[in-house]
Amino acid sequence: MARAQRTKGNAKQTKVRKKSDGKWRRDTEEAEIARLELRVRQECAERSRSAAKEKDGAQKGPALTGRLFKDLPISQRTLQGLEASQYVKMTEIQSGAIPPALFGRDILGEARTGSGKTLAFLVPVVESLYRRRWSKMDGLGAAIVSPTRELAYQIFQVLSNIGQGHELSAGCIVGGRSLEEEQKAVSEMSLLVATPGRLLQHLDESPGFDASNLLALVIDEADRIMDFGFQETMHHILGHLPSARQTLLFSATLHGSVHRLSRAALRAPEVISVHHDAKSRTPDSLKQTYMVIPLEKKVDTLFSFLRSHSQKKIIVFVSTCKQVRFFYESFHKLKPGPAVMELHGRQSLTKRMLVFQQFMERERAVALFCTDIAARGVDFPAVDWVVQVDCPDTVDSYIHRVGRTARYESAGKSALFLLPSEKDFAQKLAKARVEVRAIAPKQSKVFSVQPQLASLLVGSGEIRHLAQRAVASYLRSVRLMKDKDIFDVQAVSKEAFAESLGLADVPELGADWEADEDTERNKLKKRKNQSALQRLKEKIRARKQVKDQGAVRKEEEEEEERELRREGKKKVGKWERRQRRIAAASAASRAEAGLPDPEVGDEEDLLQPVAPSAEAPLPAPRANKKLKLKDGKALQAAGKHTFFSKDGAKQTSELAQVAEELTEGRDEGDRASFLERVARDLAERDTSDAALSRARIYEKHQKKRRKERMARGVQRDASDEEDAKPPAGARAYVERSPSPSPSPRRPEVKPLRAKAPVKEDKPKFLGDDLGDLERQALSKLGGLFS
Ligand SMILES: Nc1ncnc2c1ncn2[C@@H]1O[C@H](COP(=O)(O)OP(=O)(O)OP(=O)(O)O)[C@@H](O)[C@H]1O
Repeated sequence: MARAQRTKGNAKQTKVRKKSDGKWRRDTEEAEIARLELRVRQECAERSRSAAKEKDGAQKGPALTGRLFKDLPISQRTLQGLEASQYVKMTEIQSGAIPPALFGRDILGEARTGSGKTLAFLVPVVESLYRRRWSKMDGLGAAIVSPTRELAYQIFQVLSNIGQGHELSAGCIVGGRSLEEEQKAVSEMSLLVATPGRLLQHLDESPGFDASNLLALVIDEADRIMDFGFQETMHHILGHLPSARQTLLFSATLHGSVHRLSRAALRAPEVISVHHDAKSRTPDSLKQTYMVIPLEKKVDTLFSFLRSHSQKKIIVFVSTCKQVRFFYESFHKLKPGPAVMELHGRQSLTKRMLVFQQFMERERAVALFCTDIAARGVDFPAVDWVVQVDCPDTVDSYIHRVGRTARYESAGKSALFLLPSEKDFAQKLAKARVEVRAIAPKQSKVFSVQPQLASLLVGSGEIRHLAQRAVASYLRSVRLMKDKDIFDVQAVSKEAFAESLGLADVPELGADWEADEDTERNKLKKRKNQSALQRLKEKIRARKQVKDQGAVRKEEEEEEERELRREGKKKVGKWERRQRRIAAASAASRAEAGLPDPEVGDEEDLLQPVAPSAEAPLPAPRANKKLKLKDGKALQAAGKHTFFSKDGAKQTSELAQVAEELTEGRDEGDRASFLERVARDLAERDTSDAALSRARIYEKHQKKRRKERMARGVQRDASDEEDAKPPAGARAYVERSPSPSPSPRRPEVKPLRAKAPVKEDKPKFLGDDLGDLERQALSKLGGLFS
């Protein structure tokens, strides 16, 4: 009994202590926030600080300044996270961008690869949420958009490190996982790192996901986002977000389309351009070289290079994923020296993450064959060499590829293989302030791997097939390059190239290839006789054509069909072709989607220079329209109403697909009655379900919050008023005085933690009988008819 009383007494004491600890912590936090607010106003208000140019002489790192993170008006929690990750001094972009970003200004940041842009946006974003005492009840507070899954994952890792002391719920959402699983979790997140397609998918489809209070949006690698064809997606995302937000846009290169995005997304931004007046656009510690090598000698040169650098950590870029597959499989067998790995967009998300992690962890003696999927933002440690076996499509792509080495304080080297017809690319680099030195391989050291390849191909039908596809896909990639001053498919000797890969003959390229080649030849002849003005006009016309993508799309479809025929597969159906066309419309969506169905999409197309025309204005933000039916016909069902499937790939309206599937081999009467039924039901329930549900959940959160506060006897203060109103912008927030009122109790929060990638579901196909078909169609339409 006495013991029981003592226990009871202890429990009471613990409770009191916990309560007083909590109060003490809250008071300390309140006081810290008040101090930080004051300091931010005093120290960060000054405009146009621009990036700190002063370098710390003691540091060998080119990008470090003498400014310390601990001198910034940032919280102890963030400081501890930074220190734990060994971040003490700021780089130039950090010292330039963090203070105005802390103040709440929009930022347009440009700095070289590997210069520390990630922290330049993570620190202010985390601080902004902390100073606002953001909780999961407030909805989404900040979103960081990144072009690729790998980069999103990497940003999330840095966030987890520097944010370890904060009680913030944060998540990383990328395509290729089950949407349903994510839906519940995202509605409780305060901070999300996401790829654009996936973020839009949640904004469109997740009822509890509330971004109407968003404080800050970060667009990282903005140029890549635009190059991937995400501009429309970005514009729709912007349409979902409150305009009174802070936006931070970062890129290693700022070109035309990024400026268009920045005009749409930023308000009076602070432009922090660290290296734009530097002698070189690439890091000083990067030694860059190029070699002019005939196509048929590339494989030998690469093999010899790997043999002579067998202990190095190397990234090898090629144009297409079929080339990656070929190089990986053949070099895996021929063993040039370093271990070989492959990374490309046709791998599943799980596989990609695994390779990504393994290559990160390897310190030396490894060569990663990859497409441009690994070209931007990815921070592999200690890469010694970047080898570009195929010429990149643009100077910007070149800069991003070589930026995978010589990161932060480390040195690195790069080698670019140019065909004799591509020699002018070196001049383009020079004009763009990229210093590349010409070198040549010592012929005596070049090992001819062709005989080994030939015998390998004789023994392995699979590798022979890969070699054939590699030849075809490379030639196709050269033909589709926009810069015709550099890329000339006519100058390529197909026979010699095929032979160099160990093939006896040039693989079948299709009947239309010859016809297209004739056209190409004529075009080239014409170009030679043209004036500069005429050439410019041609260029503009060509760009417009690329924008239409019609020709490219047709070619891709035909090539895909030819390939299927060669492989003895049946002719693809209309629905499937349509899916491919839609998937091809956004190379980026595919990169994000993980391509669970190997027949849908082709990663190499993702890497084609399909950047939209520089003149094209951004489309107007989309209103959240619902798909409607009239007289049994789906309005806007021709692919205009776009949303995303489970695997993240863009799809047309599912109703349109269902209707289309029904037209194939279905009785007219059945179809008409089915559509009528669908029309009737939709007409009955034609309300904005998602919006309503979102509003309901938002209201529920607000109610719960108010209740909590009432229960604690907290008076309705200014911040409660704000809750009821549309969200205040970050700028307004940092400029107002800190509230003297006691803060509300912090609700239960999740620690920063990444969600493990989940294997995507297999696509489901419609059943055979109409009942089955209807049931599935109805469930596809969001359970409206249950
Ligand atoms: N202040 C710092 N102190 C020490 N290391 C830093 C600092 N800032 C960044 N780094 C390190 O420098 C490397 C490059 O940083 P980060 O990935 O942010 O560069 P980036 O500018 O985003 O590059 P990219 O344009 O290629 O994406 C990372 O390994 C990071 O940990």
